[in-house]
Amino acid sequence: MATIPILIGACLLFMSLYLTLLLRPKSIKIPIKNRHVFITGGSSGIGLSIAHQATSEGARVTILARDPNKLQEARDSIRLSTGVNVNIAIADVRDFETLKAVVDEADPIDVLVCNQGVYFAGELEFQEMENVKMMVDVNLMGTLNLIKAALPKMKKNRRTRGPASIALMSSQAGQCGVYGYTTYSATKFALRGLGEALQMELISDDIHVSLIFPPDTATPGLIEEKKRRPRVTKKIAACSSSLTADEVARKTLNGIKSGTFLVSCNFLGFFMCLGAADFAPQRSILTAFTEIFAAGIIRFYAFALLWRFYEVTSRCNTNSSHKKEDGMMKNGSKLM
Ligand SMILES: NC(=O)C1=CN([C@@H]2O[C@H](COP(=O)(O)OP(=O)(O)OC[C@H]3O[C@@H](n4cnc5c(N)ncnc54)[C@H](OP(=O)(O)O)[C@@H]3O)[C@@H](O)[C@H]2O)C=CC1
Ligand SMILES: CCCCCCCCCCCCCCCC(=O)[C@@H](N)CO
Repeated sequence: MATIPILIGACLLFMSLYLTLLLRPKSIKIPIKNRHVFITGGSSGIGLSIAHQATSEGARVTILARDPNKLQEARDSIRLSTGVNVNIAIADVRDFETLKAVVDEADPIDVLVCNQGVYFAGELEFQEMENVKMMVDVNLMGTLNLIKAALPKMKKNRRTRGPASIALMSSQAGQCGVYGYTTYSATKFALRGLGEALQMELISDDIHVSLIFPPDTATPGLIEEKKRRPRVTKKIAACSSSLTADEVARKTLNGIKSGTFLVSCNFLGFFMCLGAADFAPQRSILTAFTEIFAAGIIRFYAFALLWRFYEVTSRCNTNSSHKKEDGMMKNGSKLM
């Protein structure tokens, strides 16, 4: 009778040995101290918290955004809490030429945090095309522009400068399509494909990609967005516990330092990453193991959540005029 546990044990041992040989890329540590960390959207919310924490860990930090006044305020607040001055870069990520000039002028980057992002909630049917375009241009095209602008100098002498990182700020709405985030979810899902392909392209240059998936996070941007959220979106987003910008910044920096590809930020997020691992690179044998065994159960749980999301949708939008009223009221006006 003792043969069954022995067989199971042998199987698990074989699997871990196999995974040890199989897992790519190999595990890595990416230091932050004394390195140049370049954070877009670093003048507000999550980006500002990352800038604070990276500075207090001894990184040389540059923050990039459009509004020079907000950047100056951010710089002052970081100096006040850490005694250190961060560098400021002014550019719109949609403008490749300016972005390229700004990045070329800065010191070579070791850790690039592509965090800039805009979000307007609302059904596609009622959303201004201007806002749809803005989300695609800033969240997706802006990130492509940024990586394209930064790569040549990031790659230069990389072997002597140690491993580098590119972190992409996605969202839990980039793992699960959410009512009211048609465009936003599309831009954030796109970063996943971008990240998977980019990691393959850059692994031989010792550049490591991390994707961050925060839930609702208390930031100035979120306060504005919440004013116009459809009721259904509010209810679905409330399923995942919200965080502070400092908490998300901590998860982001830890994810970068450990070279983790899928970085979750809260309890539910951890299970979302396990359940949606697909073709994400995995460096940790323990997590790889958990992914293999948790996938089925998580899918089962996802069905229960989906049932709830569809229940909420049909309760809130019992007839299309109801939905339209809500949608027109919240999204009919120009937002930016
Ligand atoms: N807060 C949340 O609930 C969540 C946020 N996220 C993601 O985290 C990231 C940060 O969000 P959050 O901190 O809330 O955002 P905020 O709105 O608080 O800050 C956005 C930052 O991005 C900058 N920015 C916006 N547009 C551009 C642009 N075109 N070019 C350069 N910089 C730009 C802003 O500065 P300026 O306007 O001066 O350019 C600002 O510094 C986003 O990618 C967002 O999608 C993900 C999940 C949850
Ligand atoms: C195990 C399987 C679990 C599946 C869980 C699904 C939970 C869905 C929660 C979606 C939350 C969306 C937050 C968006 C945050 C964001 O980016 C916005 N703040 C921007 O406005």
